Amino acid sequence: MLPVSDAEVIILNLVQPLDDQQDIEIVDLLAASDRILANPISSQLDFPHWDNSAMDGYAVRYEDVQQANVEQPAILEIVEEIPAGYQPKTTIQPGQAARIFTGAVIPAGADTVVMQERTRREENRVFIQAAPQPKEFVRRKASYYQARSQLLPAGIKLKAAEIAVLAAAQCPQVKVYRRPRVAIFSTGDELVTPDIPLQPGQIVDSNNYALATLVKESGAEPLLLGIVKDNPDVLRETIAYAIANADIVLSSGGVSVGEYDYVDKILEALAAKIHIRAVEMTPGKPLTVANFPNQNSAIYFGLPGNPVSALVTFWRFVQPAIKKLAGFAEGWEPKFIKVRSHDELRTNGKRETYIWGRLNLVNGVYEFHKAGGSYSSGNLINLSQTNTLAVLPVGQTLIASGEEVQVLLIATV
Ligand SMILES: Nc1nc2c(c(=O)[nH]1)N[C@H]1C(S)=C(S)[C@@H](COP(=O)(O)OP(=O)(O)OC[C@H]3O[C@@H](n4cnc5c(N)ncnc54)[C@H](O)[C@@H]3O)O[C@H]1N2
Ligand code: MOO
Ligand SMILES: [Mg+2]
Repeated sequence: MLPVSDAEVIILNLVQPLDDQQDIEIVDLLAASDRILANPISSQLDFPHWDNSAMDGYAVRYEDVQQANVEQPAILEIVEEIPAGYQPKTTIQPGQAARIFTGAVIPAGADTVVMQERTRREENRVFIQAAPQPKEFVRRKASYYQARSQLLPAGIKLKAAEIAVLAAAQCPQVKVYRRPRVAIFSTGDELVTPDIPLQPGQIVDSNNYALATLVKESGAEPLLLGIVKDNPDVLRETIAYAIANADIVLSSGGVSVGEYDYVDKILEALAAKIHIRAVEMTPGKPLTVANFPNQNSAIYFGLPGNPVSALVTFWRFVQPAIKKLAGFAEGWEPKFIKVRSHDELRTNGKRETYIWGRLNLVNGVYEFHKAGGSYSSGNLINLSQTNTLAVLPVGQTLIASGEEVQVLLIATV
């Protein structure tokens, strides 16, 4: 069976990232949070735009104040007051200072700011009572960023800091990648929507709801195609529609070996190239991954129907694929971290095992706590309130309580 890491490589190689010319949208900066920047940004402005003061105090010539102390203060004449937003008019001459405020322009002639707590004021004279460092409290022009160099690279997610940088660089609108479109449907004669009273043998289709939520959380746009009966004709029509209208298609169910598991057969009939049929992991062994070389670049994920298996395979494989497709320049691979396991973790070691639970902060250290209740890929109940998957590699059967374990974060802790 295919190792998980090989499956990851195959999947990420199938992904063709969105095009930075065609697959873009222009959005207002305030609507750009969590979008992915499509072109690099530079600015004609230096940051800071001019030398300015980091403190409320006095702009001075360093050489005038370098010997100053409480007993022998340097006494300077105040020739101008410079609030923020004001262009100074005078050049500071020897023996002179300007009253200045945080963010205000340093006047010509001055090179240092003395914070006001180290001074005493008498009318238009200031007594400098301590020698500053040369150039102290001056935020130098272009010391943060030099005009016309790169300010932000393409392929990054816009969060608060980046949006602030774009605002400061006077970009009220930005070019971002369009959201990837992800078609989602569930297969199974037993499935009904949550509003329908259940007949014997029926269950509610929960996978569509979970997957739609995950797709939105991943920054993509879900195209919801509902429940499809285990009927090859309807399934074929749905799959054909989905691959023509989405970048990624997610179905759940119908990928195992049962008589009603039609997905792989229909994909073959639609001239798909099936790259993966099963992965050496649990939950999530029956996973179909295909593309359509004669048609377009859509990637088909036939996720297993069991609710936990569908979500674990999404987190492990689909989420990185969405990230790569969405235009991220790097960092789409899932990030594993090592933490201490509070609980003993056991498995048979035959496949890479994903155990769901929570990272809890205990005395400032994150600890993995296994979810309570029954561990079954059919049990979606104890998946709620989890945020982490502990990963035991093939061959490892035990992690003792207190030992280190690799985990994959699946939600913000
Ligand atoms: N003989 C074998 N049987 C099975 C194998 C195997 O290797 N040999 N693998 C098992 C594993 S592991 C999994 S996982 C499942 C995968 O099955 P399918 O992808 O074919 O999914 P279904 O058979 O359609 O359904 C499985 C299970 O999940 C429930 N389900 C399906 N869709 C939904 C939905 N949208 N919302 C909620 N629950 C859903 C369904 O009712 C079944 O209980 O195959 C094993 N069998
Ligand atoms: O792989 Mo299945 O997903 O173990 O239940
Ligand atoms: Mg089945």
